[in-house]
Amino acid sequence: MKKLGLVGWRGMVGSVLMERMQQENDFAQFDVTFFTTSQAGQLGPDLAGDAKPLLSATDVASLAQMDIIITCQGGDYTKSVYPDLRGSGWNGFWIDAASALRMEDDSIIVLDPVNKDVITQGLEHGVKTFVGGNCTVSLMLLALGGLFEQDLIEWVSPMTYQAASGAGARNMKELIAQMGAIHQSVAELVDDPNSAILEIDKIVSETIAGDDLPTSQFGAPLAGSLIPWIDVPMPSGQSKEEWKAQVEANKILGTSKQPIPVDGLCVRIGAMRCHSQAMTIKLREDISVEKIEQILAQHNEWVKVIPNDRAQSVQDLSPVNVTGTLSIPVGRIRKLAMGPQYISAFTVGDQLLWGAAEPLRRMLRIIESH
Ligand SMILES: NC(=O)C1=CN([C@@H]2O[C@H](COP(=O)(O)OP(=O)(O)OC[C@H]3O[C@@H](n4cnc5c(N)ncnc54)[C@H](OP(=O)(O)O)[C@@H]3O)[C@@H](O)[C@H]2O)C=CC1
Ligand SMILES: N[C@@H](CC(=O)OP(=O)(O)O)C(=O)O
Repeated sequence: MKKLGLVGWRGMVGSVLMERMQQENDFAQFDVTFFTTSQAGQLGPDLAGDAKPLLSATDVASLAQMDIIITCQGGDYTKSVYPDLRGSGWNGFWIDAASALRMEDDSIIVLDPVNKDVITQGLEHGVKTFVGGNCTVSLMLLALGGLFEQDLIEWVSPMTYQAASGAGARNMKELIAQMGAIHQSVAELVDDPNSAILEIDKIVSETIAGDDLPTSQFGAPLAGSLIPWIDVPMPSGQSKEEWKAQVEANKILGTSKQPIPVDGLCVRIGAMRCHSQAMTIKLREDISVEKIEQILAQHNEWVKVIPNDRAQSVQDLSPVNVTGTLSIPVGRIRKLAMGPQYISAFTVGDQLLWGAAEPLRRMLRIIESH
């Protein structure tokens, strides 16, 4: 049985990973040790009546005992520990949720329904570092996997609607607090059937713009509003989140030498944990919508093509119905006025499941069975 070390297991991404590993009985396949950056010596999770003390996640000697380490602790942790661990001669498998090592030459970005061949070749060539992709990138590739696989996409412009969870647990709480503050400011007027909507709107606008609205995490109001910038600026004028789309998608697809352009704007909205994306796609040839839907539906078992119908779109392409599931609905597929090779598509995905934890969990199983 391989020795597996888990770091970052009690954070938001880590907790979703733990939940999925329990559902899929993954823990039974490994000899598991839990690490922590802040609670060394305290008892770890009790998986089967065998809770053991947590080891320090910064102790390279303890980490080096593991065959596989999976971390959801974040990029700063990776940057502080990984070089020393590899420097010590450790040649185990490192599986990481953070972006720090994604674009390194000796790492592979994992999304096995899309790049199982790249992963398998990597394992055969001795690659030992596997990193989960950016959430929007992974969710887009699962939705459009069929078209990418058949090299039918000339370029794609994803315009995103990203949930609060992508910014972290504290941000999710801040969004809820903002919603609460807004409601509180007009609760009585909302309940009064005779109240004037413009009066309500005025108070709500003042509350959203006011100094008392909690904004310490996002730095701006999100409830009743949106934030058209995610992550730091890049010299290209893109935000870093936007920059990741093309470089990561092409690395996953193995097309970095002749990259497919993937570029659009990333926007934070007041959803909880599902990212949505509206995509404009230029196809390499004129293909019927029916054929496109067929190609998409056949690619993987999680993608679900939703007909371009009002009621079904409202029902199935909604974060409300996707949250907490591995389903990747894609719909609103139609030809655009720009010409027969231009189509639209809209997709939704849980950014903590397929967007973060699930590719890592599956990578663990691939290593175990290799
Ligand atoms: N959020 C996201 O959508 C995505 C995040 N990622 C990556 O994963 C990393 C971790 O993200 P995320 O899970 O959101 O981070 P969290 O802030 O939820 O957790 C990170 C760590 O904080 C420590 N911690 C301190 N106090 C608490 C507490 N009260 N409850 C739980 N944990 C606590 C834990 O470490 P310890 O036990 O050692 O104290 C935990 O592992 C990110 O930095 C990013 O690199 C990747 C894809 C998506
Ligand atoms: N940046 C993403 C979440 C995330 O953690 O992305 P990455 O894994 O690329 O750092 C968001 O805000 O929605």
